[in-house]
Amino acid sequence: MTRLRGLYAITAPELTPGKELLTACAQALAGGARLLQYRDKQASPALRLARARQLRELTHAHNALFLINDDPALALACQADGVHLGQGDTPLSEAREMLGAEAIIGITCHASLALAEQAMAEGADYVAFGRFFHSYTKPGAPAATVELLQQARSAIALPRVAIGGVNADNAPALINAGADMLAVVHALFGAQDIHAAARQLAELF
Ligand SMILES: Cc1ncc(COP(=O)(O)OP(=O)(O)O)c(N)n1
Ligand SMILES: Cc1nc(C(=O)O)sc1CCOP(=O)(O)O
Ligand SMILES: [Mg+2]
Repeated sequence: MTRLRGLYAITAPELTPGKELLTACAQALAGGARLLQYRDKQASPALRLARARQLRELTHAHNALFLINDDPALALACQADGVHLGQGDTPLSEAREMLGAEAIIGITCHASLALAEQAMAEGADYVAFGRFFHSYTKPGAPAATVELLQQARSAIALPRVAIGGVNADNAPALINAGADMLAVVHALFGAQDIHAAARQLAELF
């Protein structure tokens, strides 16, 4: 089974304050999330490092991949499997230099096949398209269409992530259109029962 497939849980510390973050992530992983991204725009560097180290241990225990959002130095410090970079973040070449050939580096490509082709040429491990639906977490993210995902299936020979407003109702259309991974924040960490929400999404793969 390829490593880059399945439910990709992205943390939202504002939805799971304090110690709840670890519990919430454990529930998402137990429910079947295969990747976890630590995304935290608010905590101090020291707290981010402490949380990242705890999540690294947790993902090991669940045999899941662990990525850090935005910050290759943090990924290196906590021995994450890789990093997710946006178009305004550290350049891919610099992150690769820091993390090495084995690291997983994912790149945000919004709704652009040209950005995805560029990411592929520069050695990305996966590309992310979005936002497909209304997103509580990032309402202003540029919009993408399911048709774009269908085009990417033939044009982009890398695993493809779909992100933005993904939930159990709209997820099947994204998988049918060629999404290898579904990246989810609110429909997972905002759910009453995180374990059940993860299981419902993970079972779609
Ligand atoms: C899997 C995945 N896809 C896209 C993003 C968005 O990254 P970016 O554009 O850098 O935006 P921020 O997450 O930094 O707000 C992501 N984090 N993960
Ligand atoms: C972090 C992020 N990036 C997006 C993009 O389109 O690039 S959408 C998004 C938020 C995803 O959260 P939710 O599942 O709650 O919509
Ligand atoms: Mg970013």
